[in-house]
Amino acid sequence: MSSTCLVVMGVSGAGKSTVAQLLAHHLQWPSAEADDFHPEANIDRMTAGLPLTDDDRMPWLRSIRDWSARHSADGTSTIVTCSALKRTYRDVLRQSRASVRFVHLSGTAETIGGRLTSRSGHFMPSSLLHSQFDDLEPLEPDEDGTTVDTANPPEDLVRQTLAALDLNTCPAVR
Ligand SMILES: Nc1ncnc2c1ncn2[C@@H]1O[C@H](COP(=O)(O)OP(=O)(O)OP(=O)(O)O)[C@@H](O)[C@H]1O
Ligand SMILES: O=C(O)[C@H](O)[C@@H](O)[C@H](O)[C@H](O)CO
Repeated sequence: MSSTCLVVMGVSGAGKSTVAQLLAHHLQWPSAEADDFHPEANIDRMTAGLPLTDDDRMPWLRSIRDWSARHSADGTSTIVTCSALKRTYRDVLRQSRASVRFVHLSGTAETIGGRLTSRSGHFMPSSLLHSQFDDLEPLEPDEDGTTVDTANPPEDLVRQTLAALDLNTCPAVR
């Protein structure tokens, strides 16, 4: 049975959790937050204002990949938020047995920075946003996915994503 893993990607504060929650509701697919897969050391590092390195991120990406692969084993499609900033990171996620597709929530540092500054109760400091943009490698034409402008309201982003990825016809969509 074929299954999909839809990865909602983008820099910190791009709106991944907000949009993924709505997508999961529409598609009725199990969802996960990439932040829940970070080892404590990664959270401590970011809380201290230090960007993660490739070495910090690789085991984390593999555990997200394994989560989607486990669901895929019985044909269950999934949604996961994950910054997935670099193509090599997306390559790790694509090693899942699911068909891995991406929606990139793209936006300017001004828009996203403003949201981070007014967000409270989250470990990620807004001072790390510039390092997230430094690492960001947008989806390339040969990667399965779509890019939407996060300046739009979340419900519009969901509609655009479902249409662009042809998921409106998915039997689970209500
Ligand atoms: N499309 C949107 N329009 C306006 N505000 C938004 C939109 N999407 C998210 N927000 C707000 O921006 C803030 C960041 O959103 P959210 O936590 O979903 O981002 P995130 O990408 O999951 O962040 P992180 O990677 O740091 O966990 C929240 O306060 C959220 O309410
Ligand atoms: O790749 C990364 O640097 C991390 O995934 C970060 O993006 C954070 O985990 C997240 O954005 C904080 O909420």
